[in-house]
Amino acid sequence: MSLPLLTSAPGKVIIFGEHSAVFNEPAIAASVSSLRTYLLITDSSDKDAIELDFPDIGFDHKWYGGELASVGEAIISAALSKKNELGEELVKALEGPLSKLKDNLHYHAAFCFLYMYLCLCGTRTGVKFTVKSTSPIGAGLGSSASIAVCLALGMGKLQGHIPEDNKPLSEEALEFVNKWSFIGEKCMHGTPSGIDNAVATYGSAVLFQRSENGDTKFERILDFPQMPMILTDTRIPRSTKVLVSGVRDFVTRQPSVAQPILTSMGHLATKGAEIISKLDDTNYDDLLELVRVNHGLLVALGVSHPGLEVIRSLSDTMGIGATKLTGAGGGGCALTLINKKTPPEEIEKFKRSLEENHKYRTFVTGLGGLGCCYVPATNFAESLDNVINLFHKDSTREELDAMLLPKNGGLEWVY
Ligand SMILES: Nc1ncnc2c1ncn2[C@@H]1O[C@H](COP(=O)(O)OP(=O)(O)OP(=O)(O)O)[C@@H](O)[C@H]1O
Ligand SMILES: C[C@@](O)(CCO)CC(=O)[O-]
Ligand SMILES: [Mg+2]
Repeated sequence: MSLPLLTSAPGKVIIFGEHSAVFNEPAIAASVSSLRTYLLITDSSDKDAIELDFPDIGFDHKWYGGELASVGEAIISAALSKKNELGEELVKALEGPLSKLKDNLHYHAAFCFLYMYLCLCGTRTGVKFTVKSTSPIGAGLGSSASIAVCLALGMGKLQGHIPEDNKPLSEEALEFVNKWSFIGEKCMHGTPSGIDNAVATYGSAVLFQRSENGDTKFERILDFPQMPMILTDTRIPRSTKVLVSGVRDFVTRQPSVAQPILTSMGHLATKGAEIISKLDDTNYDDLLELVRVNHGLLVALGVSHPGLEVIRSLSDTMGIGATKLTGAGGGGCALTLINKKTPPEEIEKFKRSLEENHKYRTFVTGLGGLGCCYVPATNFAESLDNVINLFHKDSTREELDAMLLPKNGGLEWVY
């Protein structure tokens, strides 16, 4: 594929079933198409280097062929032969090239990148990968899955695993992206269910379930109903990997207590899918009730946070709707489903209180919409300098949206 190449993937909210999804219970996630991650692949000025530039997390790094020489063909083909887990030899071989990275964000982003790159592009050098997100990072809106999807699509196109044409993405191409972004998620947080990368790949919404053997299946919900919802980012940092591992530890220590909670979450997600499939004024309050119950079960699993309870308590006190954490919890984001007939001024008062008294950030956004997509070199050759500049300065979300947001910005995205 000729360079430069742009790829993008949306963030997501989990409506019902986070954490229980890891234990093979059904879950529902919807893409947030206006909060996205963007990847720009260009030729590197250093032809012997594989270059990363992740300005959102203050990380840029170069690896040279020599540093990766220990990763031989046999190690890569062993990794490629794995179905649902990482190749142990490749994981071990990457310890050296990653050993200098002490920052957790940097380490996990680089591990995900290098693992996928070596499997999909070998030790090809002279390329540079730059990533920018308008989605908050590490906040429960699927930023790790979004970057993994951007990388899977970009590397797939770069190396010809996905046809190097300018055509819409085939089902095979989407399956490739979903599979390899799932591998990327495993690098970033150990034991993902696969729901985040599925919804970032396909967009719209998914009713998802993982099987005992690690396979995943999902039904796409194409006409996901728009619901009056506020997303609130507590800006409290947390790590999905740590939270998911904490729940696994609880389930291992207290199976008779934890398993009924997970099972109830699964029933709740199934019930929620039924309601969403025929959502109207007669069953909307049933959905609010499921949001309230799901949050209570997540509190029981130990993945809420006092900062999230501030949002839940305020929405309860003001009686404007039901709040649940979304994503792995422990901080990050919550969603508040608004009661019908809530006066707009009450919604503004709710948002203002969170922003002014707690310095939270609120988003009012539609759900569903475009999944992963790309812009081939021919579609942005004349605006390349502007795009490169956008990726290399402290661009605001508005500046990125103005030029890059699919169906809104100035570029012709293929999907
Ligand atoms: N724009 C970005 N630039 C570089 N790294 C990123 C970017 N976005 C996400 N990441 C990587 O993803 C990691 C965050 O993943 P994590 O799973 O903890 O949070 P999340 O995906 O936002 O939340 P959740 O998994 O609950 O939806 C970061 O540590 C970083 O390694
Ligand atoms: C917490 C979790 O259920 C969702 C994170 O967005 C983890 C996963 O399913 O991979
Ligand atoms: Mg994640």
